[in-house]
Amino acid sequence: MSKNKQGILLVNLGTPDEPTAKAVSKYLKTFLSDSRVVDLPKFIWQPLLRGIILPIRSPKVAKLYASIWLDEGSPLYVYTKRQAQALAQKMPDIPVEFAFCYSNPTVKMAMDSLLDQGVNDILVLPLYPQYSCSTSAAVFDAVARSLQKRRAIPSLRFIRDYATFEPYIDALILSIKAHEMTHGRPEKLLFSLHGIPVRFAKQGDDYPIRCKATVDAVKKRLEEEDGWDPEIIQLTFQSKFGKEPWLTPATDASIESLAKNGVKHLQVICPGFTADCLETLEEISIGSKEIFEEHGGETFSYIPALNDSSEHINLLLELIKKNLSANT
Ligand SMILES: C=CC1=C(C)c2cc3[nH]c(cc4nc(cc5[nH]c(cc1n2)c(C)c5CCC(=O)O)C(CCC(=O)O)=C4C)c(C)c3C=C
Ligand SMILES: [Fe+2]
Ligand SMILES: [Fe+2]
Repeated sequence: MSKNKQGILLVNLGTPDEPTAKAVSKYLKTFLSDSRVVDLPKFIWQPLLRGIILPIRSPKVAKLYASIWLDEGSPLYVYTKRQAQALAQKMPDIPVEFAFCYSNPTVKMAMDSLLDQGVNDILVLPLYPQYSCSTSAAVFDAVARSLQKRRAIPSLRFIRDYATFEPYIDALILSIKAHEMTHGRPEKLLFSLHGIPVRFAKQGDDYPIRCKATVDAVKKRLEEEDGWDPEIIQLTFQSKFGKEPWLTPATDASIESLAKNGVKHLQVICPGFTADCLETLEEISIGSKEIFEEHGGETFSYIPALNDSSEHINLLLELIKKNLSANT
């Protein structure tokens, strides 16, 4: 038996290579062809996806990406790369690679690179604090696929979820408090998490339970430690896609109703996103602000994702250490 050599694989969703309709179409095609994400029968879904959805959606979404694009690339790519680099610096003896389920670098590319470096024991960390079949399980599938042609596969460990991991809750609380120092305490603070179809939850995806667990843990601590009124904090779900019912309450409808009911100062945090991306920078920071102001709200701010902050890197390090040492 060869000596144990550990490696880390960080995986996030994916993002287009460029903010162009062509690149967005390529990325969305890969993403929305995964049956973990859209589980309609292929013969119905593929013609709809290729014939209608991609041609209509790609140019629109490309413009939105262009509005948030950074010099170094898509925000999701930039922050995920920085997270991997920062972790590698903290753990010089352990190879760290990052990958995306639906774009470059792919899980297969990152896996090949780890194996080329002699790694035979891999800790997979999907960058989703709350488990969902549409995200974490899709990472699991991609990892399995990446090893399909190998005669020898490495030992594998998989972090399913870290919704209530204490250092994660600590980091969220720190970011809320730091924001409060400059923006004040809001009348309402929405915890906006990405939605999923209600059907997925009914079929056993515990994602809504894990989202509530994160929100409850933060709420309890803010109440106990800083005297926050727990009524200030509300859980909502964003980014509905498609016609069937998704988790409610919806972020956009909740914001409209809060503004109409006289709430003047609103803040939104998106704790399910480990890096800022289209769904936070465009949909929330720009879109939600517009909805709030349109309906009478006055002061809106978005609390940034943990991104490559030292608090985030330290919490990921704690999570990795806990999972590495538990099994060696
Ligand atoms: C953080 C957790 C996420 C869950 C759960 C999730 C489920 C889910 N998403 C879609 C459809 C789309 N999501 C899109 C973008 C997107 N989604 C997540 C994360 C989760 N998705 C991220 C991090 C991103 C941003 C990527 C970026 O490049 O910035 C998109 C593409 C953008 C758009 O066209 O609006 C779609 C589509 C479904 C159907 C789903 C669960 C079934
Ligand atoms: Fe999504
Ligand atoms: Fe969206």
